[in-house]
Amino acid sequence: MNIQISERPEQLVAACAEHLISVLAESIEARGRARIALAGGSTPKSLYDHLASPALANRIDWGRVDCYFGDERAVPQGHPDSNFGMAQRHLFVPLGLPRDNQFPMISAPMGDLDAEADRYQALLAEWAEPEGPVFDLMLNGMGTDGHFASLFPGTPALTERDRWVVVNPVPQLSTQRLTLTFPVFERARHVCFLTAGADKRPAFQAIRQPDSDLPCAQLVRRRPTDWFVDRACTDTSD
Ligand SMILES: O=C1O[C@H](COP(=O)(O)O)[C@@H](O)[C@H](O)[C@H]1O
Repeated sequence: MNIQISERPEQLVAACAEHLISVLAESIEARGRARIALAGGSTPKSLYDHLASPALANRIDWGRVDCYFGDERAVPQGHPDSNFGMAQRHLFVPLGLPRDNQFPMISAPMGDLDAEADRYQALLAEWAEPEGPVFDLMLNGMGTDGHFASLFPGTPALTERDRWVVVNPVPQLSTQRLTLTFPVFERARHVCFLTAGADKRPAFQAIRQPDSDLPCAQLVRRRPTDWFVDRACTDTSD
């Protein structure tokens, strides 16, 4: 677990953006294209705004970046809660990212959730290795309950080993979500987390305990992860 602590929100976003640009540039250099799985929620908005700003937008050839999603809410693309909708407003439209480079989990119009999961699984299978898809970078947030993507504590998707995309019932939110599964996060070339705020501090402490079974803790024990966190999220011993 590689942790980079920033004192101020702008520094946090800048540090994560530099990491993302460097990983994507390296992937384009090595393989001609890069594949990223984006996160939703509130935290990445300012990261997306920063990446699309005139100062950074031309640092990489976004025409060679394919943007997928790590999870999605069970809402149409135009809904305010849609992870795709947020990325579209804050990253894709400002960058002028070609539609062919955008891979939303929910189609327009929205289909049945199981069918959407099957469609996304098939989309990944178009370029996956036999053992599964290998993303160059998977960007995540961490919820106050230690979830990432839509892998929430105690939910069935946590133990999924066969499928790469599932519909995950989330009883604590009285909803269902689409999410990529652990095998995909385990195989990615790079996995990073952008986490900010004092409300995330208890979870950030908890996931570093050796006996924690929170979803983020499970991933951290299985593979290297890069964490971009602010001072408010860390404790004084960090
Ligand atoms: O529900 C979600 O939450 C996580 C964490 O979001 P944050 O705004 O608290 O950082 C996010 O990564 C995920 O994509 C989203 O659907």
